Amino acid sequence: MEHEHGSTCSICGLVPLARGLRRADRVIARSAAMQELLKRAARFAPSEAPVMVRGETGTGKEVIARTLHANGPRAGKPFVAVNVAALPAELLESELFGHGKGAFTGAAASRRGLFEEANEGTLFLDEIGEMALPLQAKLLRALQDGEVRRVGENRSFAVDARIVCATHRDLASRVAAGQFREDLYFRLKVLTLNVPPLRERPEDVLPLALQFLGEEKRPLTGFTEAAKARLLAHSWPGNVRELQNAVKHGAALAQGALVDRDDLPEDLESSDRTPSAARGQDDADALQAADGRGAVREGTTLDRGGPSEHELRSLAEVEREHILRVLDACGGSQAEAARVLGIARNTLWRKLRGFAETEAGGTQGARS
Ligand SMILES: Nc1ncnc2c1ncn2[C@@H]1O[C@H](COP(=O)(O)OP(=O)(O)OP(=O)(O)O)[C@@H](O)[C@H]1O
Repeated sequence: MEHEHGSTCSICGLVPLARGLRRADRVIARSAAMQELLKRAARFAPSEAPVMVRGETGTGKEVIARTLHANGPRAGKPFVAVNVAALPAELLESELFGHGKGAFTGAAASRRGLFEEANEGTLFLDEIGEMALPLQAKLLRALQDGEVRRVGENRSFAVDARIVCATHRDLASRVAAGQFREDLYFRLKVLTLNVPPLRERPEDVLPLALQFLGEEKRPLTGFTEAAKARLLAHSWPGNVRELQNAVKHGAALAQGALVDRDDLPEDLESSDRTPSAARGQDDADALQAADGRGAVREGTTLDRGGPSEHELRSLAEVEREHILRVLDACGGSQAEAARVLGIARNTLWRKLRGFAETEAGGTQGARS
């Protein structure tokens, strides 16, 4: 079953995230791992306790933080996000806590900080592990006292912001190394959510890619089978953000209604040679999918009196095409496709990797 938060979710019970939010904020979670994560998030959402979201860069930690906020009692109040790593310590301090008039050169008027802006809402502290130790002490004090003091002022303001933080680092080892305060660490990690890397949830790759494609201005309808195989074979070290950028790249270069393998960034694979016959196949698929009718292949020698290309195709090619079609029909879910094909998921995964490797090696599509 599709598990997107464009409508009320029967799997994890979260209310629609899409209401009032950009379409990009919809959470795609086809994999069991993400569905489990959302179930856990749904249990945390009504709580006031701080949440620490852990995961590699680009996995969707902020998306999860927004989901928590949008599904909790503070939903109608502000969600204020700050990237701790993006600002030098002094600037971050005045951003977080605000400053009084004349607190420093250029402070012509007093200004409230993000803590105050997030009052009654959620303050999302991204990359919390990068916070300098002196500021960690100030943050801890603000959390303990429930009030903040603007830089250069003596009075304090009561603040009530739910704290959600995120880190791609192993904070426990930073604590052990004396780089992160232990008391702050335990205060922030009352509840924890771990967002799995994209390579551990390949079922999410194609649904995410289609979602991102739908956000493009150009009217593109999907990906060729070769493009899908390539998306599925990549390990995505930059996770969902890397996939998002790859889709943008593909959408910009696409010539037909479908994004083809060669439209995707070259660095998705080390070797990138597509035999023309394979490319012709993809074009045919693209045309067929675009207009719903049969299509003439370009660059191939059909109807010349000899056996047709279909008759010359090897068993391996037919198998590949069938597997990719089933995968497509199952909306990219490898678990479902493996069930339909009657093979183990691992077997399917190995075969998909094999297709991509063969293509990268330039042998796919070769005719004997
Ligand atoms: N499950 C998902 N469904 C839909 N879009 C997603 C999902 N996960 C991530 N994205 C999109 O991918 C991009 C990166 O996500 P996000 O910024 O939440 O990652 P992050 O882990 O917070 O990154 P960083 O570590 O760099 O702070 C965003 O544009 C986000 O909308």
